[in-house]
Amino acid sequence: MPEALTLSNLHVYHGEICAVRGLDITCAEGAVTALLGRNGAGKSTTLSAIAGLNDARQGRIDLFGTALEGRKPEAICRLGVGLVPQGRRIFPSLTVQEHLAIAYRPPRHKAERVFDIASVETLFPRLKERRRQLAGSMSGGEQQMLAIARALVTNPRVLLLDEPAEGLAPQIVAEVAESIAALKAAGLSILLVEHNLPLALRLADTCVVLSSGEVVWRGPPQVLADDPALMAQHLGVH
Ligand SMILES: Nc1ncnc2c1ncn2[C@@H]1O[C@H](COP(=O)(O)OP(=O)(O)OP(=O)(O)O)[C@@H](O)[C@H]1O
Repeated sequence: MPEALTLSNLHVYHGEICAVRGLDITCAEGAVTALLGRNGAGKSTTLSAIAGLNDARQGRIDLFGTALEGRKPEAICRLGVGLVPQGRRIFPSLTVQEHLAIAYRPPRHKAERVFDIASVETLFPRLKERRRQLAGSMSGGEQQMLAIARALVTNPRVLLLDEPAEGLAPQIVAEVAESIAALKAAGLSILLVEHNLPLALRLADTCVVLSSGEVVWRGPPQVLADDPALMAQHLGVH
């Protein structure tokens, strides 16, 4: 499979703190790559750097061969990176429809699939029912669906998902997981950060485990799931 996203020797700092040190990660086109690790391992910092919200101090970020590092977040979004941030970051006083209309961008690349308001409403029927509802009055699960839909209507070539299951009831986690599986089946390239390991292992084609800003393991989800010592050491699972 061709490479959708490549991080090469990526270093990212918060002030003087080096949060990501020398990452080399490749995300294959059409695959789900799960970025795993304990709290503070550097997962969100990595996604923020790809989206241009944190500057890469050193290294390269390539989207289908186009260098992203040093570009502004809007430019990175236009080039085809969609971020679903941790905590959703929806606007409470805007309706569902307003979120989607503001975010919508037709694809600028030759797209196999086009996400518009109608297609994300098909993916998330609850959003269709709540078109005119203020986002602040929706449940956490509905807000998460909106955050994913908002990123999708920018027609990304790579979708970055930062803890999409965080704080959601099991039934809603199952619905969100189904939607992510549908996006994967549609061929979207996804980089997924998720603490819910059963979910991440089920969706992922490949896993990358971070510790203190460095890659400590990479490989297929089944190999990780079958290695309790590895899970305990780097993911705190016993
Ligand atoms: N805005 C910030 N200012 C200073 N340090 C930060 C900031 N954001 C993150 N850090 C530090 O950078 C390191 C990596 O944090 P990051 O949020 O990327 O980890 P994470 O793996 O996403 O953790 P979590 O699973 O808890 O979300 C941590 O040591 C964290 O304290």
